[in-house]
Amino acid sequence: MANKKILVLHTGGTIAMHQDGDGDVETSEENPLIQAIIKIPQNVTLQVENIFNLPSEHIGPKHMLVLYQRLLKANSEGFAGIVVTHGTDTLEETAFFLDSTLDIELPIVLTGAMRSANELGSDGLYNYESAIRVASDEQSSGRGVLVVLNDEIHAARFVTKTHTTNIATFGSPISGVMGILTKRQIIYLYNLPKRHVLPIHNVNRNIPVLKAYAGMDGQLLELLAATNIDGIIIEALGAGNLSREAATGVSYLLSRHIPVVIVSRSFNGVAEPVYDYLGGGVQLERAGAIFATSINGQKARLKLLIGLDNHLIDERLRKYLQTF
Ligand SMILES: NC(=O)C[C@H](N)C(=O)O
Repeated sequence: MANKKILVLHTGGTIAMHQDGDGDVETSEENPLIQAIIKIPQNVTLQVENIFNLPSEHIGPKHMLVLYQRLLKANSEGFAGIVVTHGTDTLEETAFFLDSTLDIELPIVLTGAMRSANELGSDGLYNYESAIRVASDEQSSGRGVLVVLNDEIHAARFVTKTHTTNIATFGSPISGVMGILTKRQIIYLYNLPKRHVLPIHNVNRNIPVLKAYAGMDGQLLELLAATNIDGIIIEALGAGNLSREAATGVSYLLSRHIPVVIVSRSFNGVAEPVYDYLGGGVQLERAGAIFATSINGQKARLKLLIGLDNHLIDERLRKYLQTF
């Protein structure tokens, strides 16, 4: 059996933490995964790098860019797969960023934990082992970035954190789970359509995400237009609708050539123009807002960042954001 080398990049998160005597969870100086005894497939060896040791709330696009650059390099270093350990709070964003920018066939697997190393029922080591299994399995190649926790494999494109504390927190509401791990097998349930990948060089853009609500007025949108924003994501109502006042605010932003991207604040489903009245999706789109069809607000923000860094504007930007 040929030897398979897996690159492991630790970035921090609960998987690298422990609880103190009061039960408060804190960062460990030494990542508990480093000394842990784990069962890895027979022909697999690990090359481990501690790239960061951060809670994932401290991770932003600048850190994602560092990971992106390391993974681009790793692609020509003879690895059979890559595992990234990460805090779960922003794990879906790092996974989506890498999935949208890396044109790499190698399996890239992100994992994390909901319970730290010394908590009862800690899930870190188990998820770490599972991620190594998935990353060293040939079936995992060419599937884009994968997220593995709790015996499930999710596609970065659709996965989201659904629960504050439950270990079964990751779900893919639109597509469903992409694969499962059993004691002896890794079973993929479907293939996704090909991803649209663009490179990234610069992440210094200011793109806030705003959530719509009943009675939203346009004031905040107009105030934002006076700041240095490069675009805005609005988590709109239902299939992508807003109050009349918010719709007027959107027109104001668009008149100042600020891209406005609409997603839904609903947890599941696809945002698309349906209603033709003031604030309805049809009129928002007619005014120039862009519907980012199948992704949530935090992912749309990264996608707009990547699109703008690739100098996409107008129709090309719209097409890119609408690509499934
Ligand atoms: N479960 C976790 O990893 C949550 C933690 N706050 C983090 O994202 O770093």
